[in-house]
Amino acid sequence: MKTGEIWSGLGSTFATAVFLYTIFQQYLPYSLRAYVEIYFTKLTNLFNPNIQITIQEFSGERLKSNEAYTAIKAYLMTNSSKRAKRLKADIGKDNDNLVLSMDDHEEVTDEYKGVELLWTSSSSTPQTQQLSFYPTSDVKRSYRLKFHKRYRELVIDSYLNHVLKEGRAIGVQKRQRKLYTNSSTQEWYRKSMWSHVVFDHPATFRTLAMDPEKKKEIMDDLVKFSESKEYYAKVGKAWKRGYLLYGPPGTGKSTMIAAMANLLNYDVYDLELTSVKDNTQLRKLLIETSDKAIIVIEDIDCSLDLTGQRAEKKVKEEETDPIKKAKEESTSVKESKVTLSGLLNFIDGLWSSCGGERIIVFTTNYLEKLDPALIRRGRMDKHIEMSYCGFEGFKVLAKNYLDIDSHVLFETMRTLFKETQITPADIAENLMPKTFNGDAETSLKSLIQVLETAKEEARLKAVEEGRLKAEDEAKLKAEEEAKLKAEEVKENFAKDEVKQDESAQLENEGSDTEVIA
Ligand SMILES: Nc1ncnc2c1ncn2[C@@H]1O[C@H](COP(=O)(O)OP(=O)(O)OP(=O)(O)O)[C@@H](O)[C@H]1O
Ligand SMILES: [Mg+2]
Repeated sequence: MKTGEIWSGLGSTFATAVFLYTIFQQYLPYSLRAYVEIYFTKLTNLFNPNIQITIQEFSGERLKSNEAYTAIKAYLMTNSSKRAKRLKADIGKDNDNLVLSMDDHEEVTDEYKGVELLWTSSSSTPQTQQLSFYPTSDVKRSYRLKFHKRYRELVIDSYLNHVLKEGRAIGVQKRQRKLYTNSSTQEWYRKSMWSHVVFDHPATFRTLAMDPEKKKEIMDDLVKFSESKEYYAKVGKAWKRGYLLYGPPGTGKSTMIAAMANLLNYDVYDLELTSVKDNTQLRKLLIETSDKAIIVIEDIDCSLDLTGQRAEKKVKEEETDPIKKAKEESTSVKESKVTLSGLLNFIDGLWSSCGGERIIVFTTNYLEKLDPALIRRGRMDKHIEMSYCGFEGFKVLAKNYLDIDSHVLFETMRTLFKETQITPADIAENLMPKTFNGDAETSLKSLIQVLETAKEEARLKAVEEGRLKAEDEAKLKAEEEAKLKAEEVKENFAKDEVKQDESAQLENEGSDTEVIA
């Protein structure tokens, strides 16, 4: 046969195939088409010696991220960067390197115990535009593993476990920690419950200003917790620990949370309770958190009326922080129905069913406002008071900000710290050099000034408070004296009245006798 004839034969076969396919797609009823497809697949399977396993990026109806997909992605990263031709680059751990992974619709082969396995990455965009208020435009990604059916047992019993184990280990190593925050419930249809950014907070326990002994105790507690998987399993307790951080604003509660995350290499979930509609959604949020997580509820006293009597929030006169004020006001506006018992279930109930280690941290400025049930030991295992800065704390800040361990002015400051109440945030602000060539001594002198002013203000405040107290006492005393006097007058008046009645009666009796006589 001539080449021209071959080509024309091929062309007409191709044209017929396209024609038949169009007829099949357009004119065959859907049910019939489905049947044809099923039987066609069965037919091809008869001749196809390969088995195929697909792992989707998301599983479940709520687009829950599939852990197996993440592990496989990490596993294939090392492999694909060596063998694949089309790669994707993403920013890696600590933001200082690029991590390569295989691009969509790319293939790589892997070898396991002498067997060759083929991995393909694919992605598809949903073609049917759903008629929905919140259209989903997410690309669906998946990995596909192909291997000869004679290796079925090897792959299912051993290779897949190997991939998961290796992938998880690589994932932990290359893990870019994340800071999650819960999306408002109205947005759950469009995006996942938690949105995240890379967690890159520089705070560590080394830079945290607090009593060194207390700091060591907290660090030991955290490390012990993270290494106690077997212990928790042995005693039959869920692997979780609750920390309550309390103290005045600017004493380092949020900074301590960042230091905890950096120490343990955990993700941080910053839970904004006021955007959670009800208890059910609170539970859903918890299920969606990963292992190795610190779940944080900041300013718990403002987030909810935990006594159960919600509604009208009095804007407290003493509350001057505008953010907290706004938070308090928004609570009543958004009508979140999360209750105290819902929150207790959030802490206790679900821990038991979640496998990995989790830490929950509450922060508050007003410990006394919290319901005792919420912070009892066992729920909040460790209560940590973050208080005003002492000399030891100051030394840490001086090292951080001025890079000095000692100075002649330190002795003056030691005495001043005993006499003043100043937050680490205020000290940090004053230690920051105000100009590029500002030296340590200038900063220290300006801080001494601030401390002396604070001391003087505290003295004046104490004097004023004493004066007000004395005034109140004098007022109270005067009121009591006036009251006693009034009672005395009343008593005398009553006595006079009795006397007058008696003399009138005697007079009456006298005149009656005269008449009779
Ligand atoms: N103990 C501390 N050690 C080091 N820096 C601190 C400490 N406390 C406060 N700071 C500094 O002050 C700033 C504010 O502190 P932070 O936000 O942690 O206070 P907070 O206790 O969470 O306050 P709030 O109750 O208002 O939330 C931090 O950015 C940090 O620079
Ligand atoms: Mg804070």
